[in-house]
Amino acid sequence: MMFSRRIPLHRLLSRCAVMDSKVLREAAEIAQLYRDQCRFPALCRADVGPVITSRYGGQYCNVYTEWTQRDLERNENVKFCRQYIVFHDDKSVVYSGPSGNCTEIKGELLSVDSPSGDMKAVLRESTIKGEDKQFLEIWHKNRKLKCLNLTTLSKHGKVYEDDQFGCMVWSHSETHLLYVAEKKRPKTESYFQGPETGLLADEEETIKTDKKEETVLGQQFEYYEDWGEALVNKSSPVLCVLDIEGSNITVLEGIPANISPGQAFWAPNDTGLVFVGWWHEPFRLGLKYCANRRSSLFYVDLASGKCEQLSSNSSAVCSPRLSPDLCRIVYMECGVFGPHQQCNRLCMYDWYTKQTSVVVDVVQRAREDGFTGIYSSMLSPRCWSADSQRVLMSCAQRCRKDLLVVDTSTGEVTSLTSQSEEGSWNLLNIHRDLMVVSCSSPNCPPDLRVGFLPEKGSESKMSWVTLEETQPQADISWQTLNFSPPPEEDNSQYPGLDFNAILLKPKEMTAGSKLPLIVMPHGGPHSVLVSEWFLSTAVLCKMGFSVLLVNYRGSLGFGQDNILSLPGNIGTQDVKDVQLAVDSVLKQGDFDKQKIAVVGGSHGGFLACHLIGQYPEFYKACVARNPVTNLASMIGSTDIPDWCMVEAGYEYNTDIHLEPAILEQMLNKSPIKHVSKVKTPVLLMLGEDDKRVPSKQGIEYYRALKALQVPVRLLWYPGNNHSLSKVDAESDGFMNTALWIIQHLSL
Ligand SMILES: CSCC[C@H](NC=O)C(=O)N[C@@H](C)C(=O)O
Repeated sequence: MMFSRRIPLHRLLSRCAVMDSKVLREAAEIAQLYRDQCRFPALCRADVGPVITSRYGGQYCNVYTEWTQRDLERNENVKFCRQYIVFHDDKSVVYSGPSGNCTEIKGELLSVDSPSGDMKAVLRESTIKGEDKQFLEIWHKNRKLKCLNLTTLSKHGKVYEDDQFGCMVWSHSETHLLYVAEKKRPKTESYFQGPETGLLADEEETIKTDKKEETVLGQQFEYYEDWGEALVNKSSPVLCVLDIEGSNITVLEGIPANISPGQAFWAPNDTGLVFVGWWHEPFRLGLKYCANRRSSLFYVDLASGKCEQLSSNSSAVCSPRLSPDLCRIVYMECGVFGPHQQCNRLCMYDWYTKQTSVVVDVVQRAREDGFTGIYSSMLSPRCWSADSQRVLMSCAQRCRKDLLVVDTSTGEVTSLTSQSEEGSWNLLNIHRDLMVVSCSSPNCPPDLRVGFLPEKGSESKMSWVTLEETQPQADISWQTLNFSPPPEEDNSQYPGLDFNAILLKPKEMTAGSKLPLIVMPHGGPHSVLVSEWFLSTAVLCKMGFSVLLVNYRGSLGFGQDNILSLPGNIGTQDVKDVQLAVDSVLKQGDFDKQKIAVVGGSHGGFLACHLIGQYPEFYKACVARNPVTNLASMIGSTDIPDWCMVEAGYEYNTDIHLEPAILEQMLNKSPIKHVSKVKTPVLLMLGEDDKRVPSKQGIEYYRALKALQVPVRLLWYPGNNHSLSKVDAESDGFMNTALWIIQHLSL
């Protein structure tokens, strides 16, 4: 074997020990691979149109889909739509195919078809002479019927387009449209902007009187609380109703002053509105990824203005969905405070008897049939079977997202997909029992399928028709690995829990070579990595890395006990679980123990920093995105201070008084506690606008590493929040992660 003289000695030695597996190292080639894999779009919406009977008696409907795709050249996530025609008989698809090409969607913030399919409402943002304006358009068949300039009308602030509060819903009669917007704020001026002195007294008085109604003085710098990460500038939502005929907008009154409404829809017969209301007193806390905020289902009657609370006073609720027969509402419910995401209860409110029942309760431990509980953070826009008896949802069951059918009369849960070979399933919509789903796995980008919900009892006969094929990546293999902690790592309060991980490997390995391994624990910590398509892991695997995605104890999808086992034990139980998974995988013998890196974001970044502190010789490179590094210094600045208390093992109250002992505990559980032992080079990636884990967390760790002379590099992303998900930040973060690992694993 001939070696070039320029290869340093340590690299020669490591090459002699084990034959290097081939890893792509050239930045230009990696970028090309990333660009190629970016060309697989993801589905974000599907609607099933009305049934049309052709002149020959055949029945068909239109399926409208929306997709997103990263456009690296334009540096934006583009959204486009494509429609399909589906001919069917009562319970099966007879023929289907696309009914046109893709069309990019620009400027649309929200859009929704009317129930009959005849009309469409669009909320559009447009910049006119440098100013952002919002327009509400009503389309009828082939023409734009109305276009209201909401900004000029000034009945309210910006319309909410987010998943948390946002909605745009036609009344059953198709005469009114409901949406959520920011409450109108008074116009403000400084005390010194008014008319100059020197005016005649009565002139001054006239100006004052004219301005009295609309302008308030001295409130320009008023602080408005917002709902935290990714919901900035969203403070006081109001329900708004547009009367289409008269072009009249009404901002609803009658909602209690301490409640913020969202996720609204029309009650049966359009008598009023049903909505989720979040308590915002004594102050607002971050809502993104936090299903545990006190909230309830409400009904406001349009005639009397009376507002009624429909669900419990001491829970957190989301995703209310009205049955097709307009008789019942299902919604998800969980506890307030505690872990941010938990196992949900599926509840049902009967509109006529006003009775609430629990259809599926919290599951503490996996049941005999394998059902582990409901973890969906949001139900699809429609989720009921046509006969209003069953509810459909996609839901993590361990590390796989399955399609579950819940019988609302018995509470029985059946999986439509647990026997399938594919990785994970996403329910996009269901209408008249025609389901639109997307399926993907770590080596297969999302496809698009339709299928009719089988009769109750025949769920195993489910058959799918693919509307849009995808391109499986034959060079990636993956498997699920299960782990049981050894007795000394068992949780005495929650004994006998297990966890799992997904391992991706390049399919072709050079004989005798060893693979470098990238360990990726997820964030949360109460979230889960399911066996679905991830751009970054697919590219890393195609470059020649193996990737281990660890669902340590505390993850969603394994039962409520699994979740509850972690608070109070972060920094130990989760760290040891990840290390156990890595050690077990290394025993397979395919991996180079000298070439292991750890990558994580948020709580995953917390774990990455802990692992390099607690196992200083083990990891040769570390990448942390917006990591939690010190709970004690974060509690005063994050949008979710309750997270710090709960995960450190304490109860949270809004009037909490921090004791030195609590802060000490928080510090002890934080990665900064172990920083003096760190040897691993660290790449930090921070979002300037992160409200969840403020960038000062990363900077604190950066300074500590600099002082210790540990190699560290910091990438700073302006205009990015906790997710670093803008196209340029995400792609730059990926490239720098890959190159950092290549450099420090000496590949
Ligand atoms: C106080 S920050 C807690 C960590 C954060 N949890 C919830 O937002 C987290 O880990 N987020 C994950 C989901 C992530 O951003 O990947």
